[in-house]
Amino acid sequence: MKVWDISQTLRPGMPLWPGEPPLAIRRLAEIGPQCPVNVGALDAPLHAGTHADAPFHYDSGGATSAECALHPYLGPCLVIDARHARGRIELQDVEWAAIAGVERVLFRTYGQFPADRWDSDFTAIAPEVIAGLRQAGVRLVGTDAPSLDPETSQTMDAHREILAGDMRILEGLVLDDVAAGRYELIALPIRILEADASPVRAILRELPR
Ligand SMILES: Nc1ccccc1C(=O)C[C@H](N)C(=O)O
Ligand SMILES: [Zn+2]
Ligand SMILES: [Zn+2]
Repeated sequence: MKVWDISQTLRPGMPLWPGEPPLAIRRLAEIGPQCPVNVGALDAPLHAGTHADAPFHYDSGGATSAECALHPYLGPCLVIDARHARGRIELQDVEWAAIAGVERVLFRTYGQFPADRWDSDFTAIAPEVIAGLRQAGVRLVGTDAPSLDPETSQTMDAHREILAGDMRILEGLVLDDVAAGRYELIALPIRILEADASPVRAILRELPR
């Protein structure tokens, strides 16, 4: 069965949201005459790389990563090619007929994902699109951009629509090698106490035919 890894590699020096402290991997023990193992520690912002926002990120009373139910992150999904969208994915950028019966939608906005630089000019998603997806029965929205809302947003309109519909979010996906269409998504958040987001290992699998 074919599997697509749609995750970024967490690594020191990787592009992060402006102002976030750098990711570090510390070596706590190293194989040598006195030590049989290598052991490391990870220090990373919770929104580094490919991650799932928890509702607590945009709602102080919302569920944390440890509390989130997993079914939104697991099951059939539709990858939508939105490379033509400019600035924001708007209602007319989406082929709504294709969404019917789909619970998970992943948007591809990049021709080539900017793995080695931070892109402040990423393509956001209009709140009207999130509302339309919710009405169509979608439970999870994913994107290859680092956020649903523009980098400078203070109102977080798309996130607010997600909250209104109790939907879930994946950000920072890498969809370079993925054709538009239907797949099985597996992208489970880690159970982290009090976390507003969690890294995920996001993969797509061929749907059984
Ligand atoms: N680290 C931040 C600091 C300040 C404001 C936003 C962020 C984010 O990470 C945004 C994010 N990835 C999001 O969930 O939309
Ligand atoms: Zn995030
Ligand atoms: Zn977000």
